[in-house]
Amino acid sequence: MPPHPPATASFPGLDLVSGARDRMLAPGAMLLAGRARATAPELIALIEAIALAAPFRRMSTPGGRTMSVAMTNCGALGWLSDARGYRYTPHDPLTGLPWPAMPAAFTTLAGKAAAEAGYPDFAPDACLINRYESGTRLTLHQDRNERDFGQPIVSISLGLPAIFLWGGPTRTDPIQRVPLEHGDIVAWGGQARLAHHGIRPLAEGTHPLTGRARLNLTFRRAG
Ligand SMILES: O=C(O)CCC(=O)C(=O)O
Ligand SMILES: [Fe+2]
Repeated sequence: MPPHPPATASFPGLDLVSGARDRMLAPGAMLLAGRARATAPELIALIEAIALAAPFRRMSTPGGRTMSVAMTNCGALGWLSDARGYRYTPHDPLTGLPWPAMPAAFTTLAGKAAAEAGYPDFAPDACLINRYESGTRLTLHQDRNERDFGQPIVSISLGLPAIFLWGGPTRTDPIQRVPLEHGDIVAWGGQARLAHHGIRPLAEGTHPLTGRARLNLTFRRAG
Protein backbone atom coordinates (compact mmCIF):
# COMPACT_ATOMS: atom_id res chain seq x y z
CA MET A 1 0.00 0.00 0.00
CA PRO A 2 1.44 3.46 -0.86
CA PRO A 3 2.11 5.67 2.20
CA HIS A 4 -0.23 8.35 0.86
CA PRO A 5 -3.32 7.09 -0.96
CA PRO A 6 -4.28 9.23 -3.95
CA ALA A 7 -6.26 12.36 -3.02
CA THR A 8 -9.24 11.05 -4.94
CA ALA A 9 -9.53 8.13 -2.53
CA SER A 10 -9.54 10.42 0.52
CA PHE A 11 -11.85 13.08 -0.91
CA PRO A 12 -14.20 11.29 -3.29
CA GLY A 13 -16.32 14.43 -3.74
CA LEU A 14 -13.31 16.40 -4.90
CA ASP A 15 -11.88 14.22 -7.64
CA LEU A 16 -11.68 16.83 -10.34
CA VAL A 17 -10.19 14.30 -12.73
CA SER A 18 -13.25 12.74 -14.31
CA GLY A 19 -12.65 9.04 -14.57
CA ALA A 20 -10.29 8.69 -11.59
CA ARG A 21 -12.70 6.15 -10.10
CA ASP A 22 -13.56 4.43 -13.39
CA ARG A 23 -13.76 0.71 -13.09
CA MET A 24 -15.03 -2.38 -14.81
CA LEU A 25 -17.59 -4.06 -12.54
CA ALA A 26 -17.65 -7.14 -14.75
CA PRO A 27 -17.00 -7.81 -18.44
CA GLY A 28 -19.59 -5.61 -20.19
CA ALA A 29 -20.24 -3.35 -17.17
CA MET A 30 -18.44 -0.02 -16.59
CA LEU A 31 -18.53 2.62 -13.91
CA LEU A 32 -17.91 5.92 -15.72
CA ALA A 33 -17.15 8.18 -12.78
CA GLY A 34 -18.33 11.78 -12.85
CA ARG A 35 -19.40 11.78 -16.51
CA ALA A 36 -22.75 13.45 -15.72
CA ARG A 37 -21.38 16.01 -13.28
CA ALA A 38 -21.04 18.91 -15.73
CA THR A 39 -24.61 18.57 -17.03
CA ALA A 40 -26.15 17.63 -13.66
CA PRO A 41 -27.78 21.02 -12.93
CA GLU A 42 -29.50 20.91 -16.33
CA LEU A 43 -30.54 17.27 -15.85
CA ILE A 44 -32.03 18.04 -12.43
CA ALA A 45 -33.98 21.05 -13.78
CA LEU A 46 -35.34 18.82 -16.56
CA ILE A 47 -36.35 16.14 -14.01
CA GLU A 48 -38.22 18.80 -12.02
CA ALA A 49 -40.10 19.87 -15.16
CA ILE A 50 -40.96 16.24 -16.01
CA ALA A 51 -42.25 15.67 -12.47
CA LEU A 52 -44.68 18.59 -12.84
CA ALA A 53 -46.35 16.77 -15.76
CA ALA A 54 -45.85 13.18 -14.52
CA PRO A 55 -45.54 13.29 -10.71
CA PHE A 56 -43.29 10.97 -8.71
CA ARG A 57 -45.35 8.17 -7.18
CA ARG A 58 -44.69 5.04 -5.16
CA MET A 59 -45.87 2.07 -7.21
CA SER A 60 -47.19 -1.26 -5.89
CA THR A 61 -45.39 -4.51 -6.51
CA PRO A 62 -47.38 -7.36 -8.11
CA GLY A 63 -47.36 -8.88 -4.60
CA GLY A 64 -49.18 -5.83 -3.18
CA ARG A 65 -46.30 -4.07 -1.42
CA THR A 66 -45.61 -0.36 -1.87
CA MET A 67 -42.14 0.32 -3.26
CA SER A 68 -40.03 2.70 -1.18
CA VAL A 69 -38.53 4.38 -4.26
CA ALA A 70 -40.69 7.10 -5.86
CA MET A 71 -40.77 6.84 -9.66
CA THR A 72 -41.80 8.59 -12.82
CA ASN A 73 -40.79 8.25 -16.48
CA CYS A 74 -40.08 10.12 -19.66
CA GLY A 75 -39.75 8.88 -23.21
CA ALA A 76 -42.00 6.92 -25.56
CA LEU A 77 -42.37 4.12 -22.99
CA GLY A 78 -42.51 4.23 -19.19
CA TRP A 79 -41.88 1.40 -16.74
CA LEU A 80 -44.75 0.49 -14.44
CA SER A 81 -45.40 -1.87 -11.59
CA ASP A 82 -48.84 -2.68 -10.21
CA ALA A 83 -51.04 -5.62 -9.28
CA ARG A 84 -50.93 -6.80 -12.92
CA GLY A 85 -47.14 -7.03 -13.00
CA TYR A 86 -44.15 -5.16 -14.39
CA ARG A 87 -44.40 -3.67 -17.86
CA TYR A 88 -43.85 -0.68 -20.13
CA THR A 89 -46.72 1.57 -21.25
CA PRO A 90 -46.89 4.60 -23.55
CA HIS A 91 -49.23 6.46 -21.15
CA ASP A 92 -48.94 7.55 -17.53
CA PRO A 93 -51.85 5.81 -15.75
CA LEU A 94 -51.98 8.70 -13.26
CA THR A 95 -52.82 11.33 -15.88
CA GLY A 96 -53.88 9.24 -18.90
CA LEU A 97 -51.39 11.28 -20.95
CA PRO A 98 -48.30 10.09 -22.83
CA TRP A 99 -45.16 10.19 -20.66
CA PRO A 100 -43.26 13.49 -21.10
CA ALA A 101 -40.85 13.45 -24.03
CA MET A 102 -37.27 12.44 -23.36
CA PRO A 103 -35.17 15.64 -23.37
CA ALA A 104 -32.36 15.76 -25.94
CA ALA A 105 -29.84 16.35 -23.14
CA PHE A 106 -30.82 12.96 -21.66
CA THR A 107 -30.58 11.04 -24.93
CA THR A 108 -27.26 12.62 -25.86
CA LEU A 109 -25.60 11.87 -22.53
CA ALA A 110 -26.98 8.30 -22.38
CA GLY A 111 -25.75 7.65 -25.93
CA LYS A 112 -22.27 9.00 -25.15
CA ALA A 113 -21.98 6.92 -21.98
CA ALA A 114 -23.13 3.76 -23.76
CA ALA A 115 -20.60 4.35 -26.52
CA GLU A 116 -17.81 4.86 -23.99
CA ALA A 117 -18.75 1.55 -22.37
CA GLY A 118 -18.61 -0.23 -25.73
CA TYR A 119 -22.22 0.05 -26.93
CA PRO A 120 -22.06 2.51 -29.83
CA ASP A 121 -25.63 2.52 -31.18
CA PHE A 122 -27.77 2.93 -28.07
CA ALA A 123 -31.04 4.77 -28.76
CA PRO A 124 -33.13 4.60 -25.55
CA ASP A 125 -36.91 4.88 -25.78
CA ALA A 126 -37.54 4.69 -22.01
CA CYS A 127 -36.13 6.63 -19.07
CA LEU A 128 -37.20 5.60 -15.59
CA ILE A 129 -36.60 8.32 -12.99
CA ASN A 130 -36.13 7.10 -9.42
CA ARG A 131 -36.13 9.27 -6.31
CA TYR A 132 -34.59 7.87 -3.13
CA GLU A 133 -34.72 9.45 0.31
CA SER A 134 -33.08 8.39 3.55
CA GLY A 135 -33.84 4.69 4.17
CA THR A 136 -35.11 4.09 0.63
CA ARG A 137 -33.67 1.07 -1.12
CA LEU A 138 -34.07 -1.07 -4.21
CA THR A 139 -33.81 -4.79 -3.60
CA LEU A 140 -31.63 -7.00 -5.78
CA HIS A 141 -33.26 -7.53 -9.18
CA GLN A 142 -32.61 -8.02 -12.89
CA ASP A 143 -33.88 -5.60 -15.54
CA ARG A 144 -35.75 -7.99 -17.77
CA ASN A 145 -38.95 -6.34 -18.93
CA GLU A 146 -37.32 -5.16 -22.16
CA ARG A 147 -37.77 -6.88 -25.49
CA ASP A 148 -34.15 -7.04 -26.61
CA PHE A 149 -31.44 -7.95 -24.09
CA GLY A 150 -28.91 -7.08 -26.81
CA GLN A 151 -29.49 -3.43 -25.82
CA PRO A 152 -27.52 -2.05 -22.86
CA ILE A 153 -28.68 -0.11 -19.79
CA VAL A 154 -27.33 3.29 -18.78
CA SER A 155 -27.87 4.51 -15.22
CA ILE A 156 -27.04 8.04 -14.03
CA SER A 157 -26.71 8.99 -10.35
CA LEU A 158 -27.51 12.52 -9.13
CA GLY A 159 -27.47 14.06 -5.66
CA LEU A 160 -26.84 12.04 -2.52
CA PRO A 161 -24.40 9.13 -2.76
CA ALA A 162 -25.52 5.50 -2.63
CA ILE A 163 -24.10 2.01 -2.44
CA PHE A 164 -24.86 0.11 -5.64
CA LEU A 165 -25.06 -3.65 -5.23
CA TRP A 166 -23.62 -5.46 -8.22
CA GLY A 167 -24.02 -9.23 -8.52
CA GLY A 168 -24.10 -11.65 -11.41
CA PRO A 169 -26.58 -13.51 -13.60
CA THR A 170 -27.56 -15.80 -10.72
CA ARG A 171 -29.16 -14.41 -7.55
CA THR A 172 -26.63 -16.18 -5.36
CA ASP A 173 -23.56 -14.81 -7.20
CA PRO A 174 -21.18 -12.75 -4.98
CA ILE A 175 -22.22 -9.12 -4.55
CA GLN A 176 -19.87 -6.14 -4.94
CA ARG A 177 -20.69 -2.91 -3.10
CA VAL A 178 -19.95 -0.02 -5.43
CA PRO A 179 -20.11 3.55 -4.04
CA LEU A 180 -21.95 5.80 -6.51
CA GLU A 181 -21.59 9.56 -6.31
CA HIS A 182 -23.27 12.57 -7.85
CA GLY A 183 -22.60 12.49 -11.58
CA ASP A 184 -21.54 8.86 -11.83
CA ILE A 185 -22.80 6.70 -14.69
CA VAL A 186 -22.96 2.90 -14.80
CA ALA A 187 -23.47 1.26 -18.19
CA TRP A 188 -23.95 -2.47 -18.65
CA GLY A 189 -24.88 -4.83 -21.45
CA GLY A 190 -23.62 -7.85 -23.35
CA GLN A 191 -22.80 -10.69 -20.98
CA ALA A 192 -23.54 -8.37 -18.00
CA ARG A 193 -27.00 -7.38 -19.26
CA LEU A 194 -28.91 -9.64 -16.85
CA ALA A 195 -26.69 -9.10 -13.79
CA HIS A 196 -28.54 -8.69 -10.51
CA HIS A 197 -28.24 -5.23 -8.99
CA GLY A 198 -29.81 -3.02 -6.36
CA ILE A 199 -29.35 -0.03 -4.03
CA ARG A 200 -28.62 -0.23 -0.28
CA PRO A 201 -30.87 1.84 1.99
CA LEU A 202 -29.88 5.47 1.38
CA ALA A 203 -28.00 7.22 4.19
CA GLU A 204 -29.27 10.53 5.50
CA GLY A 205 -27.72 13.62 3.99
CA THR A 206 -28.22 16.84 2.11
CA HIS A 207 -26.91 17.61 -1.35
CA PRO A 208 -26.68 21.17 -2.71
CA LEU A 209 -28.53 20.23 -5.92
CA THR A 210 -31.09 17.63 -4.78
CA GLY A 211 -31.61 18.33 -1.07
CA ARG A 212 -32.30 15.18 0.94
CA ALA A 213 -32.65 12.96 -2.13
CA ARG A 214 -30.79 10.87 -4.67
CA LEU A 215 -32.14 10.90 -8.21
CA ASN A 216 -31.37 8.15 -10.70
CA LEU A 217 -32.06 8.02 -14.43
CA THR A 218 -32.20 4.55 -15.98
CA PHE A 219 -32.15 4.50 -19.79
CA ARG A 220 -33.31 1.44 -21.68
CA ARG A 221 -34.46 0.37 -25.10
CA ALA A 222 -37.74 -1.23 -24.06
CA GLY A 223 -39.78 -1.59 -27.26
O1 LIG B 1 -30.91 3.68 -8.66
C1 LIG B 1 -30.09 2.98 -9.25
O2 LIG B 1 -28.89 3.27 -9.30
C2 LIG B 1 -30.51 1.66 -9.89
C3 LIG B 1 -31.88 1.72 -10.49
C4 LIG B 1 -32.33 0.42 -11.05
O3 LIG B 1 -31.69 -0.59 -10.94
C5 LIG B 1 -33.62 0.33 -11.76
O4 LIG B 1 -34.35 1.33 -11.81
O5 LIG B 1 -33.92 -0.74 -12.32
FE1 LIG C 1 -32.46 -2.14 -12.28
